[in-house]
Amino acid sequence: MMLAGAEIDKTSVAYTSGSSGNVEPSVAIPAVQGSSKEAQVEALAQGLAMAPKLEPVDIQFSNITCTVNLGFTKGTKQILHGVNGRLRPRQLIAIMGPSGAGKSTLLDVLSGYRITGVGGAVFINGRGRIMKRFKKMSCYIQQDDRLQGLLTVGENMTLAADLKLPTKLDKYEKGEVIEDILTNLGLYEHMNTRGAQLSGGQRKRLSIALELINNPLVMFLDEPTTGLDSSSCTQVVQLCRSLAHQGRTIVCTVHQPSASLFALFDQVYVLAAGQCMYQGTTKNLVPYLEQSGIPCPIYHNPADYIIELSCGEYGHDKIELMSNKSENGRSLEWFDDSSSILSMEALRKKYPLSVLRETEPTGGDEETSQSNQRSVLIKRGFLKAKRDSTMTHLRLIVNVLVGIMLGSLFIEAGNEGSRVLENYNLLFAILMHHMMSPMMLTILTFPSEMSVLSKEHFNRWYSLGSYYISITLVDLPVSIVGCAIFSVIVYTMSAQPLDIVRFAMFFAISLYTVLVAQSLGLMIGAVFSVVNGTFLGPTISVPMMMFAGFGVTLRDLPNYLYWGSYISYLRYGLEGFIGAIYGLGRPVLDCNKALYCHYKHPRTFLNEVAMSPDMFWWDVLALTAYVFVLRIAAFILLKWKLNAVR
Ligand SMILES: Nc1ncnc2c1ncn2[C@@H]1O[C@H](COP(=O)(O)OP(=O)(O)OP(=O)(O)O)[C@@H](O)[C@H]1O
Repeated sequence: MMLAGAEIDKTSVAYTSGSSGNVEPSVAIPAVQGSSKEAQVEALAQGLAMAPKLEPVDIQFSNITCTVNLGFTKGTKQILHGVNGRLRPRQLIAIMGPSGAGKSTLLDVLSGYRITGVGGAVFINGRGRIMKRFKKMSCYIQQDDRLQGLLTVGENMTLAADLKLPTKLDKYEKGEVIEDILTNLGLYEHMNTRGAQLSGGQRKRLSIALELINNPLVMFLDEPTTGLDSSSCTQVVQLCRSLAHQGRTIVCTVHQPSASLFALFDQVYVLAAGQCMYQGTTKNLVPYLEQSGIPCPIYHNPADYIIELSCGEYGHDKIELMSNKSENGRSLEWFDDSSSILSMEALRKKYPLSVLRETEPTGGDEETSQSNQRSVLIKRGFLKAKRDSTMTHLRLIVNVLVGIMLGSLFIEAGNEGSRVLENYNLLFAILMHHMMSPMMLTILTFPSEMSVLSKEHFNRWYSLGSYYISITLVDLPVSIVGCAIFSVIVYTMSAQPLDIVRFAMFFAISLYTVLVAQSLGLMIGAVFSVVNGTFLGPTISVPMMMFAGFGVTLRDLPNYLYWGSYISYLRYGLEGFIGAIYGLGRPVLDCNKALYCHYKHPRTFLNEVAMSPDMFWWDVLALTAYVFVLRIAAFILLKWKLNAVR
């Protein structure tokens, strides 16, 4: 398939992973000549080479209700009031209605995204919907384009193909699928453009392209035209129309389409205040209004008129009237061939159970194995880290600068008997650094990942477990390198004992503290927004510091607060540091800078701060347990959060 009016030299495009981990086309992307918008729209109408192979899907929904909880004392609110409807195959269907009518909610329910507070039934080809099977044949593209902005169009597509197409396909076969989709969606010439640099219309088309990779039979799109100019709107709707006519059922919510855009839809479903106003073909809307006694004024866009009616601009009795006339979506009268629309029984006969065998979900929820998901996600993670070089460099630079700063402030404090308390302060300051930077970084960055995760996970790109393992592994090298650089700088500048075992102990405690802080950040970031997390993170850190045994020693902690020292991971960190620096039978310290050194004998100091140097392995054990417990807790919270938003 070639873009109309465009000349593309289609030397075979194969997608390879470069040695740097970049996912790049193995041939240069040729320039497109004469690619006008009209030509692209025309091209979009021609359809993909990859038409669905399975039987089209006829969806019926009956008595759908949706109730949300407004909070403790505010009770509940019903958004959808027992609506019914029929979404016919090979049709582009618009769900229309005024703002707040419940369009997105209905789409959420029909796609299976919303599960809480939902009543009623959805039937697929005459049989009750089995969610696992339905998710395999459908996709949901939400209003905000949840794309990987750091990756190019080609990379986004290649990674999606690696996650969604069978692993037995080689890169050339996957490349063919990608090429077909991108060419048809007018994105071929933007192959090397990063997601963040695409225009609104292109972003929307890329969102559709990504979901088209595994060729779904049913597509739900929430407001695909919002924020686009009229030409881009037409492109997107024209594209949906051609995809629908290839054998897919495509349902979009739209706000207030222009007359020409409205005419591109085959079927319309109008909602007002959670009730159905009209269901039928686009061209039957005008006769429907006429027969209802509320004819559309001449030269008035019928789409605008029915929205005005649904808003109650012509009286609330009209809403009642239309809801009754459409039987809240039960009436099929306004479909073109209403008499030939198959009943549920007829549909079951047409699609006998044996046909369903082909769509029988096997194995896990996702298309590829867990190990493939992990390796693709790890590749994507490293690619993103490389692209987001500012963040990666910033993390390393911060470690270098803070290391130099602390090293200069406490220069050569480590081997001097008169500066033991200073050195103690340094060890605590190091813990603060290892606690705050990774925790705050995770709290600030993770919530922005959530929307992409939610979309990709819902559309079965990968399991949450694979995602979680991949983000843990991808972050580890930068954390280790940053922590190692910091440790070397601060350890040598502050003249701690030059002993490889002590340094290894010091580094191990530092890294563990970083990992615990990161896990805590992940727990907070998974559940709370950036604003709430930014408040909560430092607030939780205060008791951690209070009970670390610094300032108020563990000996002086009141009995009724002693439990706090067991839950403060900084206590284990500080005790571990003390063990590394002053344990292992450290000999008497130099006393060159003062006449009297009170802490010349490390034992005196250890006694005074009430810390035992022999606890090092217990401290390591406690920090290991902390990392595991917090990581598992963060995973459970993440899973809960993904379901709670539904
Ligand atoms: N989780 C929720 N809690 C409380 N109210 C909700 C919730 N979700 C939706 N609503 C309310 O339900 C109504 C319908 O919302 P919905 O987003 O489905 O409307 P819409 O027709 O898609 O509107 P728009 O076109 O403006 O996006 C709105 O009044 C909205 O405030």
